[in-house]
Amino acid sequence: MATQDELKQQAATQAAAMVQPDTVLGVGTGSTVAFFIDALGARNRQTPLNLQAIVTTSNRSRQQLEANGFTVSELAAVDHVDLCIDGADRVDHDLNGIKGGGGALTLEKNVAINATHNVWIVDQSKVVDRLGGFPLPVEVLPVSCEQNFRRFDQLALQPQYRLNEDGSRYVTHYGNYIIDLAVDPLPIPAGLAALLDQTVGVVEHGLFLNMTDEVLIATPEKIEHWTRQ
Ligand SMILES: O=C(CO)[C@H](O)[C@H](O)COP(=O)(O)O
Repeated sequence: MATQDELKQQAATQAAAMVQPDTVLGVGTGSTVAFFIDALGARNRQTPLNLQAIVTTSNRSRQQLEANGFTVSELAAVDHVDLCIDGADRVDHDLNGIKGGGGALTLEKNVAINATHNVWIVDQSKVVDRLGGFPLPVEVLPVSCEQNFRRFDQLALQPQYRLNEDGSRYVTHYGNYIIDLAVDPLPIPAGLAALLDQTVGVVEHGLFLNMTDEVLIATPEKIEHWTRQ
């Protein structure tokens, strides 16, 4: 029986084969994406892909891409992204997901929304009938974080500040905090997404609805390939 890491690697390797030469590539964050970056690096060393540009969503992925010989650009420096490959924390059968377990949700959503084609790579443990079972990250501005924390509490969303191992508050790439919400399961994802979108002081949230075009799901038997209808 394949381990979870072997399943992640299988999905990642298949995604690396989807990258077309001479294109602009977006690369996400996480352990599954880490397998993707290594697979892409190996492919590129064998036959150079001559990518126009690569943008990524975290310093971690940037360092790994650079270690694999790629030059990484800022999102603002490219005029389009052809394909974005990213992981996900949960995905439902409508190809909606929760992302941001690694705290990179704001840049992940910005790259995804600007990509012509989005592909998520996951192992079967990420698939759910209804979104939930994973803390929903909400990136908030420090200036109004306490007010928003109380608002989420009043809405019974069980807010928790994300913390570092030493107990200090986790600070995002953009100097903000993350409040994780307990949604298990989430009855109306679009309703909560709309509420968060309209909340002043919320920078971004981890509900990625109608955003991905394809999901590669590694199971012990095969890699399932879901596409948006
Ligand atoms: O959204 C993300 C990071 O913010 C990741 O894509 C998500 O957490 C999946 O990670 P992994 O592949 O390690 O399970």
